[in-house]
Amino acid sequence: MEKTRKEPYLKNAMFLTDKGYKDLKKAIFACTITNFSMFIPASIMLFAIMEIVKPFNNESISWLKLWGLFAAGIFGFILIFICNKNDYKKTYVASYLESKNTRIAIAEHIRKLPMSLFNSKDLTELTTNMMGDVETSEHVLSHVYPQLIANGISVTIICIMLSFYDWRMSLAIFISVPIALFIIVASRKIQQFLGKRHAVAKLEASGQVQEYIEGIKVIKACTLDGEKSEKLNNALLNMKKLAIQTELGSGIFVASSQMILQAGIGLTIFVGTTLLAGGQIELIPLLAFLLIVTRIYGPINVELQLLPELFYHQIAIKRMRTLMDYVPMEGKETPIEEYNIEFQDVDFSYNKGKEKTISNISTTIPANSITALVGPSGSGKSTLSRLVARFWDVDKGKITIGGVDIKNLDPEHLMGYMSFVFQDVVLFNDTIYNNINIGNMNATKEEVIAAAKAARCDEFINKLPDGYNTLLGENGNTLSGGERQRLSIARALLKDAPIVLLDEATASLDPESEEHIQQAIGELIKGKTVIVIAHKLRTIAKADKIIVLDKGEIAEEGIHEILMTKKGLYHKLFSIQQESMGWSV
Ligand SMILES: Nc1ncnc2c1ncn2[C@@H]1O[C@H](COP(=O)(O)OP(=O)(O)OP(=O)(O)O)[C@@H](O)[C@H]1O
Repeated sequence: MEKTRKEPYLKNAMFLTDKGYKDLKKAIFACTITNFSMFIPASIMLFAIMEIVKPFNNESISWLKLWGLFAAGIFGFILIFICNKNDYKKTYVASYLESKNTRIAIAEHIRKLPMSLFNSKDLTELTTNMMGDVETSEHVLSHVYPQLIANGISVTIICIMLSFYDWRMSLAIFISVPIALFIIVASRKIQQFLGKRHAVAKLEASGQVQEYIEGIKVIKACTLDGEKSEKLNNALLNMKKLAIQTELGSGIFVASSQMILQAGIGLTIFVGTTLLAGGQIELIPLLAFLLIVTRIYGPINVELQLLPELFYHQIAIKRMRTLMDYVPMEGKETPIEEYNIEFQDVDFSYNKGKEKTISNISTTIPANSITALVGPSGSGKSTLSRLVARFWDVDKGKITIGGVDIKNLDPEHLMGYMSFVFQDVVLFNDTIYNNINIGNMNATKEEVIAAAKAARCDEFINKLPDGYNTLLGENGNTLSGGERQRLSIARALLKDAPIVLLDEATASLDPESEEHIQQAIGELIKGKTVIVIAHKLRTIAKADKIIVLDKGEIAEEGIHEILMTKKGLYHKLFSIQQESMGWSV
């Protein structure tokens, strides 16, 4: 979906896809036809009245004509039904299709954005973009824009046609329309101001609701009910207050404009009866004008009510545009032949221009071997390992895999070469089978089960009521920490990527779980290029290479035995752990 600014005004203003814009034009046409079809009953009725009043002029009624009008009426109703059906399809169905396409486009776009975006935007904001803002567009596209433009077109055409017949009556009918519209348009700034405040309050309230629900366990455990409930209550109260203010603000202007519009009926009757009294118009044309007034004022009234939604819609569009304007990470799908990873003079900072998180790193992670990253908490181990996967791009220097600069690689292509086993395992609300299958969607059932067995998951899965078909619930909350981690290892095993990133895989587990996981990891890393972050230094004492980080820089590197003889930071960290845990290597 391309959404640039040098596009037709309406397409750009409404943030539409090409298909959405085409559908909108069709919807406007369909609505205009429907508007005109609505005049059929009124016209038939007028002709029927003209026929029925003939005896008053000493003329006889033509029953044939009346039956003809009756038949035309039935035909007219069928035509209205067809027009309405077409109108419905072109507006409602098309707008739902457009919102689905926009949501997919936003999701696709987000997927390609650097992780830094998720530092600056919280999840509530992104959910609001994808659900709330698109829903606002959907509503405006189905209920406001086509009708508004179609009504504008039909009212203008009718106004011109009536002017040819009697410009004074035409003026009386239509003079109030631009004045009523002007009141709404002039209030745009105020309504947008109120709408923006309401949108911010809604976002804040959604954030509070999400935090409350997600943190319910901690809130209960720490008896924070009072404090957190108060924050939530305040956010909800504020949202209610601003919703009322926004409605009131828009209500005042809408009601005033509707009053002005209604005054048009009085004006038409006044001008009509004056002209009738002066013999300048006949009764039947006057009745026709009055019928037209009632027919066209109805939809205009509704439009006046809906117009403020266009102003709020602009706020939603601005937010979606800001999101879509974030530049995605790009690159080519260059094949990687070898898996040695080189860091060349790499600097990186989460907050540009502030203190560096990673500084001046130059080192090699040899292919088909295990390299451990160690160092005190906050020294940059996780950051360095995630830079290899292009979660973020380096600020200076470069990282190459098999000689290819990863900045030139398409992020998704690069991910294809990597498996991750992170401490914070993410499981989807799906079956166990599908959660493993995510690692490789092309895998056969046998391969999925083989991966589960190799990751030592098979035993606990078979104890579950539905085995592999057991539903995990939100983020697999029904499983233990060790089981969740083994599932993520099974997923990684199934992916069978040549590079494996292991982060803190056995940090907080009991000895039995740890044993299971160590066995599973043993399967996973066979013949792979492995980067492992482990706080339990004993587990990585046999690594092929150990890189010791301190404050984002390399303090020392080598193998365990050499580092121990150097009596540097590694020796210090190792000795502290050995003492506190009573190990021997
Ligand atoms: N997403 C982020 N945004 C901003 N700063 C971050 C982010 N992630 C980490 N940091 C900061 O970067 C520094 C390095 O963090 P990192 O997680 O890489 O260290 P670590 O050595 O893996 O720590 P630990 O062993 O405690 O997990 C820390 O000061 C941390 O606060």
